[in-house]
Amino acid sequence: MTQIRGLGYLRVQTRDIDRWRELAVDALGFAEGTGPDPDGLYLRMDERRARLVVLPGDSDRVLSVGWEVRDQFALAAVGRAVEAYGTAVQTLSREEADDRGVEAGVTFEDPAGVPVEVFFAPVLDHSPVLTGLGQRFVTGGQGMGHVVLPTTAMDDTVAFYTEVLGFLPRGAMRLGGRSSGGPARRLRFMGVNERHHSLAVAPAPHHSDPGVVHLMVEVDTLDAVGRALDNVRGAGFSISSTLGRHTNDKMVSFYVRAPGGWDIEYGCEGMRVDETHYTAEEITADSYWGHDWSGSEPLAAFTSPAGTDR
Ligand SMILES: Cc1ccc(O)c(O)c1CC[C@@H]1C(=O)CC[C@]2(C)C(=O)CC[C@@H]12
Ligand SMILES: [Fe+2]
Repeated sequence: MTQIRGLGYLRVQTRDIDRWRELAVDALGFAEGTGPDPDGLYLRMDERRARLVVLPGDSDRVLSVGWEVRDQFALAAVGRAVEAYGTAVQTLSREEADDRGVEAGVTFEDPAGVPVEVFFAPVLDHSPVLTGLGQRFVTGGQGMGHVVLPTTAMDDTVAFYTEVLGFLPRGAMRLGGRSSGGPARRLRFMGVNERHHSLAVAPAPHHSDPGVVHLMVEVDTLDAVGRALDNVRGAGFSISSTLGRHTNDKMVSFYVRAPGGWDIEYGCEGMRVDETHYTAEEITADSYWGHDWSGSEPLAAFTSPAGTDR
């Protein structure tokens, strides 16, 4: 049984914090909070102090993916499981925990080299969450949303999240058709709560920044998704995928390219999984309609450094 309750937070660094603010606050309607770094962007979605933290840096990359557990006992159990697997686990220092607004946490690398943090007891900010589109973000028991991570070690990464951290398989999608030869490559979805997937992992030919494919956040109305889409287009952001409805989590979403070469997926109407009846399925199309990726700027992890891939 998994100890992980949901995606808690995502911390990234960027060379262009001003453009990030234009995207997240002005266009997507995240509420801006404050945090320890006066130059950082602390984005609120709910009563948490911050869910998405964007810090100034000299490159664009993921700093940590934060997974939430119930309490100190669950945190200790996760730490033991990861160490038993042979992965070094470090406890967040007092200062690091304060920085993240959590009581305590641990950190380790997943097999793809992504910095993972597991924490409990986030610090709340009880002031009203003044979102820019009047929307509510769907969080609570479903966590912050989902992340898709690229990995050059697909089997190890899936084994780590499922067998060590206890994520539940929530289906897959074959990539590249049958022509590629060798074993089928699949995008694999995993969940820890009613949200269909809190994590997906995608096979990538090589390791590179930013180390994340996309972050999905869910809002409560289609109108908010539509307004966000108008806003990002008006502000000159690149639309990686048009609006569409996914076949697995039933979400209606679009994808916008964030500074740093990864996407924010912004959607609504995601389904809720009832584990009493759920079985993992393989989808054969990413969407019922829409989700035209043809205008997408390439992601570094899926193109060779020489630009010779596909
Ligand atoms: C297939 C799917 C279902 C639900 C999701 O939330 C979701 O993000 C996806 C995958 C979207 C996926 C992607 O993010 C990177 C580029 C991908 C692999 C494609 O080329 C098609 C599907 C795309
Ligand atoms: Fe997604």
